[in-house]
This record gives sequence, C-alpha cells and structure tokens, in this order.
Amino acid sequence: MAKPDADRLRPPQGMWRRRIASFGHAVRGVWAALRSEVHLRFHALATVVAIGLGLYCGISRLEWALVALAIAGVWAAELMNTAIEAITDLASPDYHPLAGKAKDVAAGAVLLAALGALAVGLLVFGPHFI
Ligand SMILES: Nc1ncnc2c1ncn2[C@@H]1O[C@H](COP(=O)(O)OP(=O)(O)OP(=O)(O)O)[C@@H](O)[C@H]1O
Repeated sequence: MAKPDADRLRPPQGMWRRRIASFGHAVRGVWAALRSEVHLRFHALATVVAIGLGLYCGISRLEWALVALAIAGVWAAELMNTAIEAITDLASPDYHPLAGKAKDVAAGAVLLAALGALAVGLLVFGPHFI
C-alpha cells in the first residue's frame, strides 16, 4: 500500500495547478528562511523602513523603481545565500576549503547587494534630508 505522504509529494496534474504549487513552494521557502535567518528579519525591517521613508519623502516613480530593485536585490541575494548555506551544510558537514569558499562567495553576493542598496538609499533619500 502507498505511504500516506506519497499523494502529497506527487506533482499536481495540470499546468495551472503545477504553477500554483510552484508558487506555494517559493512562498514556503521565503517563510522558512525568514523564520531561520536573523539577517532576513533585519532585511524585513529595513524594507519596512525604506517603504516608510519613500512614503514620507514622496519620492518619484523612478525613485520607487530604484528602491524596489534594491530591496528585491538584497532579498534575492540573502535567499540564495541561505540556500547555498543549507546545501553546503548538507553536502559537506565537515570542514572543507571548497565548502568555505562556497559560503564566503555567497556571503559576498549579499554584501555587494547590500552595498548597492545602501548607495541607492543614500542617493534617493539623502537629498530629502540635506
Ligand atoms: N563546512 C565548512 N568548511 C569550511 N569552512 C566553513 C564551513 N562551514 C562554514 N565555514 C566558514 O565559516 C563561515 C561562516 O559559516 P556559517 O555557516 O556559520 O555562516 P554564517 O556566516 O554564520 O551565516 P549565517 O549567519 O547566515 O548563518 C563561512 O563563510 C566559511 O568561511
């Protein structure tokens, strides 16, 4: 007899069902990362602050686009970093220079995205306060 989990794990039939299921997996991934990663909670706070500042300063449509890209870039980099950390810990729980390199490079991607977001924040919001 099939195990109870087998039905749940079988991919749903039909294109839309599969698309909706994929979307659900992605949302579940963001939620799982948010629960486990302190950095992501900090990004969530920074996102709320940036949106609040944007509303307070009445920034333009183009400025909103830049802020949105900066926010999405940091979230995407941090989520990829979390995924790479997880797969690295799975593949190499013991010390290995390549595991360290993978984690360092993934962390570097987050650092670059964060620096870019900082530059966008300073350039967009700075003039409203100076
Ligand atoms: N298996 C490993 N082999 C070699 N070096 C590792 C290994 N695991 C971690 N490291 C080194 O330790 C650093 C920190 O790794 P860790 O897994 O603690 O991530 P972290 O920077 O604390 O990220 P987070 O706080 O998001 O969990 C890595 O960037 C890497 O240089």
